[in-house]
Amino acid sequence: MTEQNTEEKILVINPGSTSTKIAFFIGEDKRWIENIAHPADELAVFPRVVDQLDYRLEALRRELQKKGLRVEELTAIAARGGLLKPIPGGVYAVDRAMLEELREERYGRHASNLGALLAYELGSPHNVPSYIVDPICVDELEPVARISGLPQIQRRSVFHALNQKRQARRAAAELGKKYEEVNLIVAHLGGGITVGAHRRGRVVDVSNGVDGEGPLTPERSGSLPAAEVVQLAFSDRYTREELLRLINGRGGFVAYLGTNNAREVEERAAAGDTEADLLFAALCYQVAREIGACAAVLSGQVDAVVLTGGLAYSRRAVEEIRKRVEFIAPVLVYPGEDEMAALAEGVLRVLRGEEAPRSYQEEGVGRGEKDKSSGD
Ligand SMILES: Nc1ncnc2c1ncn2[C@@H]1O[C@H](COP(=O)(O)OP(=O)(O)O)[C@@H](O)[C@H]1O
Ligand SMILES: CCCC(=O)OP(=O)(O)O
Repeated sequence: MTEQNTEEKILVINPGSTSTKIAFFIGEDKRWIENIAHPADELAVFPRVVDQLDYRLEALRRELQKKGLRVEELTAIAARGGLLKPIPGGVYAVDRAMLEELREERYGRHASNLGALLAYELGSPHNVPSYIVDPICVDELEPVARISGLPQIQRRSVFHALNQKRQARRAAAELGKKYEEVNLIVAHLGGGITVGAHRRGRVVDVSNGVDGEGPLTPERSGSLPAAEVVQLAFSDRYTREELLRLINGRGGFVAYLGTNNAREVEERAAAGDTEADLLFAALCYQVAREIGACAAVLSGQVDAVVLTGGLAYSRRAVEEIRKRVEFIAPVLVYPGEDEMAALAEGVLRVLRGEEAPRSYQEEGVGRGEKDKSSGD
């Protein structure tokens, strides 16, 4: 066993679409967490997500000053990683190639793209190293999973890698095994939903959470009949941006019911709203169907099905999914997510020599396509 240094001081930065969460850890101990809100009218002036960098940086610096935390005291900064070239899971040192690609939004637009940029701007003047951990572009797909059905379109892996891998490690530990020794199906059920087939530590297939795949979600359409989408695209009813926004941001519950709050939908259903009831049931049905698909990917050799994310707090959602999938494997429920702890833990593994940091620049040639347009 390596002797553990409990004095590592880690700042965690997790940018979301309307806020930037920051937390300070000493070792595994979370000393504080803050949610810096970014009101919609303040964000509205920035044409692209990356244009928010200086604005968010200033807000972050103000918060650190309030907390009396000086950057030069830090051992490292851990940031949520965004849309980059497809790379295996792990902890990546922030490097020049990564920063350049994020600045030009080369692989798409998502708030998490700001994580590495913010960390670098804060840390580099003080020689504090920055890392990203299991970014949303983690891609461990097998070749067969990349095929879409049209050579012009390649499937790519974009999912809640950070939370899925953390909860998968937790499930493996509960089963008395290592992550690399088990097969798991993990469903992250939040504002976005992704369902992944984890084969011995690698996510060999997953429903892409931003390009319109998988189940409908509180605010995303999930997969749609392609020919109907083409009809909509050429109907003159929507601009390109509006249509992309329908798929990612204004789809799912938002499109049918005008809210992305699943708790509210569940309450409306319980109060007799039949449309809310049908939509809630449809979300659970589609998640179960995706879990079934992952069971086939894993040839039925599944040690557990894991339900996580905000919707895993809902008893109705858990029971509706469970009744359809418990024939596959035991269902483990880990509601919510703790991305801040997952980020800190990843960087601690590297600082303690338990895991080697990966180099983004040296990671193989990107297999993804350029200029993927996602919502944010
Ligand atoms: N107890 C609950 N019952 C039903 N839905 C819930 C509950 N708690 C959170 N949710 C829903 O989970 C979704 C948010 O998921 P979460 O993983 O917290 O966020 P995000 O994906 O935005 O990071 C929201 O639709 C929210 O209403
Ligand atoms: C599926 C990729 C990551 C993502 O969409 O995260 P959020 O659901 O938190 O926006």
